[in-house]
Amino acid sequence: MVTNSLVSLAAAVRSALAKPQSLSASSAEEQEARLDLIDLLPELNAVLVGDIEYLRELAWSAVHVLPVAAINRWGVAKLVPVHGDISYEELAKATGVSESILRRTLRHAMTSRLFCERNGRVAHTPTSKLLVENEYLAAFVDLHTEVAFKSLAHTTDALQKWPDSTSPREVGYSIAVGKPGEISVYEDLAKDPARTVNFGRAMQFFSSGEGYEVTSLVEGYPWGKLGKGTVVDVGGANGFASAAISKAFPDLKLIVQDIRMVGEIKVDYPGTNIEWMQHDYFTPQPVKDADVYLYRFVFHNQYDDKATQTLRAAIPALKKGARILINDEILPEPGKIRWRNERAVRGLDAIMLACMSGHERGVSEWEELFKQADSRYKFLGAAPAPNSKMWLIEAEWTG
Ligand SMILES: C[S@@+](CC[C@H](N)C(=O)[O-])C[C@H]1O[C@@H](n2cnc3c(N)ncnc32)[C@H](O)[C@@H]1O
Repeated sequence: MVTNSLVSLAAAVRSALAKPQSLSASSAEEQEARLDLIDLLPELNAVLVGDIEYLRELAWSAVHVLPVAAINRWGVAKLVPVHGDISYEELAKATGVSESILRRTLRHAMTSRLFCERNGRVAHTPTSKLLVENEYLAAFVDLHTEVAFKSLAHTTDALQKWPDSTSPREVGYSIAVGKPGEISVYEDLAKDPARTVNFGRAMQFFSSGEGYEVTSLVEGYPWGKLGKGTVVDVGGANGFASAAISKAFPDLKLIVQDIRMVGEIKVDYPGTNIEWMQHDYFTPQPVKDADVYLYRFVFHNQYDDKATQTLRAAIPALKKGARILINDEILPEPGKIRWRNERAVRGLDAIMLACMSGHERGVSEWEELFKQADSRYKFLGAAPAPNSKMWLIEAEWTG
């Protein structure tokens, strides 16, 4: 009986995959089924391989990031013709990597749908081609392999060396780059304008992912009520969130602030009303009397001592009734949301720990943060943005 169900299950999956377009969801019911399947398949895999094999695979799963990191570091994607192929020998010459290492690395990558071999030559797959066609995705891969992957590998060492540290320098990243305790990720990235630009693009890419779209921020907050008001986008990177708000609400004035406001990070968004300003959010906020101070994906970079410092630095600028609006994720209670979503937010929480001593927060922790910062902040609440994994967390300055 079990054998029969396995045989028919395998046949059903094979036949569905033979027509991949039939797997895209069109109705709400299909979308639910799609999300159910995304959660069920890893569970099914675990059951099929058994507990021992499951744990073995889990323990060594990071090994499959290595070829991705190498491809990124060696710039392989752009060297492989988009419509054609290239020999290992030519690719080795172009990258400066030995042919044998290159072949081993790429054949490993091929098991993850990156590149394929045609008559012994290397060609793109639809997945690897994305690294050439989408510079925002390429920037995301660069950030995650050159910053997060390295930091994660050194995090248990960092936690042993600096238990309970809240410093963004005392993390896996500083050990990974050979400057233990001496440099934070942002300090390191700021040294190189190209990495600064890349970081902005990586953030923009992250916010194009399912459930992270900036449209939920645009549609989920009553921006229209602010009329010709002013919104300060603190830690706004390359301003993509402000650009989306400004396009939808052209009467608003948006001011994008970031510590790394080197020339290159500024992007020209035609038809928007955006000003740019270099500002360190730990120092007093220079833009006084704005209506909303927006912090998107900023506070999860910080431990609570730094987060309260940031909230206090805003105070000199706040008029009575001004709002602090946070657009971030919320850490759920275990098992209360879809497995894939919980895994994503807990993964992000781990990246914050590894790279910056930051963390994701639950609703009560957000409320507590405002309380700790200043009793004149009135916590207005936290609510999920529409059709999103992101939340809107708001407080009012009561003066
Ligand atoms: C995780 S990114 C979020 C970017 C953007 N708000 C988004 O939604 O993707 C955090 C941003 O804070 C900026 N940042 C870091 N330290 C800062 C500081 N001390 N003052 C101002 N901005 C800072 C970084 O440069 C980065 O652009």
